[in-house]
Amino acid sequence: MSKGVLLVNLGSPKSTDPKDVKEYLDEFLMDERVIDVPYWARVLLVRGIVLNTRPKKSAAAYQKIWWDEGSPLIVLSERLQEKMDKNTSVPIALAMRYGEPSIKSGLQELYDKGVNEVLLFPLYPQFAMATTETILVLAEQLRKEHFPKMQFTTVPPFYNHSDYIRVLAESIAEKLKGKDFQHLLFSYHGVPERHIRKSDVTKSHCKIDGSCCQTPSAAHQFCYRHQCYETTRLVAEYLELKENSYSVSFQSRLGFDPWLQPYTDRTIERFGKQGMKKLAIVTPAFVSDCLETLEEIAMEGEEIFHEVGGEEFTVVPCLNDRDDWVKVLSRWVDEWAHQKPVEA
Ligand SMILES: C=CC1=C(C)c2cc3[nH]c(cc4nc(cc5[nH]c(cc1n2)c(C)c5CCC(=O)O)C(CCC(=O)O)=C4C)c(C)c3C=C
Ligand SMILES: [Fe+2]
Ligand SMILES: [Fe+2]
Repeated sequence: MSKGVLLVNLGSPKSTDPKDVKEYLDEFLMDERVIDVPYWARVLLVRGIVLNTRPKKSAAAYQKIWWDEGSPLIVLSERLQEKMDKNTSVPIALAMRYGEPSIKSGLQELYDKGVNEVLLFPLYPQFAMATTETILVLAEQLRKEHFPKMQFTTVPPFYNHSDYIRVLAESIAEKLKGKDFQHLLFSYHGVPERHIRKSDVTKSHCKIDGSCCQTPSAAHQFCYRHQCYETTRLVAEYLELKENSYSVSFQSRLGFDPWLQPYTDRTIERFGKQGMKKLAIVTPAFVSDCLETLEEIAMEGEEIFHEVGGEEFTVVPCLNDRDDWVKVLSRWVDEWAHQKPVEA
C-alpha cells in the first residue's frame, strides 16, 4: 500500500469577475449541506434570488482582498501544501471543495503517483455539515465512481487537539505581545441554528442555549457550536485569559433564518458603544486567511469599530503556513504514514 494525503479547503472563485463569482457561488450554495432545503426550494432561492444580486456584491469584496497570485485562501493553502510536501515522507496534494483544484483532480494526482491509501484532511478545526461533512461525502462518492481501489482514512476535527491549541494560542500571544487590548473576541464563521439540530445525533441534546454546549453529550462529536466554545476555552486556559476579557461571536450570516449568535458585527458595534477603545479579534474557524477574515473582519469589522468610537482594532492572522503549524501538521501526517496496517 502506498500512502498520500489530500488537504481540502473551501475554495474560491477563479477570478474576481462577477461571472466567475456567480459560477463559484452556484456550486457552493447549491450544495445540499450548505443550503439544506429541498432541491426545488434551493433552486428557487439560490438561482432565483441570491445569484441575481450576490455575485456582484461578492465580486467587489473579493477585489479588495485579491492578490497578484490569486485568491488568498488558495495561495495560502498552496504554500501550506508545498511546505508540508517538503516536510513529510508521503506526497501531499491539495483540493478545494468548490472550484479548482477539485477533489477529483487531487485524488487523480495521488493515484498517478501510485497512492492507494489516502488520508483525507479537511482543513477545518471544527466539524460542520457545511464543511467537513460535505467534503467527506463528495470524496466517498468520487472514490466509488473513479477510484474504487483507493482506501480513505479521515483526520477528525482537531478543535481541541493540544498541538492545535498551542500553535493557535502562541500565534495570538505573538500578535498581541506588548498591546494592552481590552478584550479578545473569538469570531467563528456562523451556521444556521437548524444545522446544529440536524447534526445532533441524540436528536434531543442541542437546545442552543446557555448550557447545552457545556453539558457532556455524544452530540458534541458533531456539534459545531460546542467545538467553537471548546477551542475558545482551551486557548483562554493556555493564555491564562481572565474571565470577561474574552468572548465568542459568529460572523458571515446569510439569509433570514436564525444563525448562531451573538453576531460578530453587532458585538463589535456594542463594544464600541460601551466605550471600548482597544479590541483584538481572532478567527479560529479558518486555518487560512480568506475573504471572511481579510475583508469582513479586517476591513468591515474595523470600520464598524471606528465608527462607534473604537481606536485600536487588532486582527490576529490565521495559522496559514506558519512554521510551527507546518511542523505540527507534518508530524500528524508522518505519525499516520508510519502506523503499521491493522492486522485482519
Ligand atoms: C468555517 C467554515 C465555514 C462554514 C461553517 C461556512 C458555512 C457557510 N457559508 C455560507 C455562505 C458563504 N460563505 C462564503 C465564504 C466563505 N465561507 C468560508 C467558510 C465557511 N463557511 C470561507 C473560508 C469563505 C471564504 C472563501 C474565499 O474565497 O475566501 C461565501 C462567499 C462570499 C460571500 O458572498 O459572502 C458565502 C456566500 C453558508 C450559507 C454557510 C452555511 C452553513
Ligand atoms: Fe450544544
Ligand atoms: Fe461561508
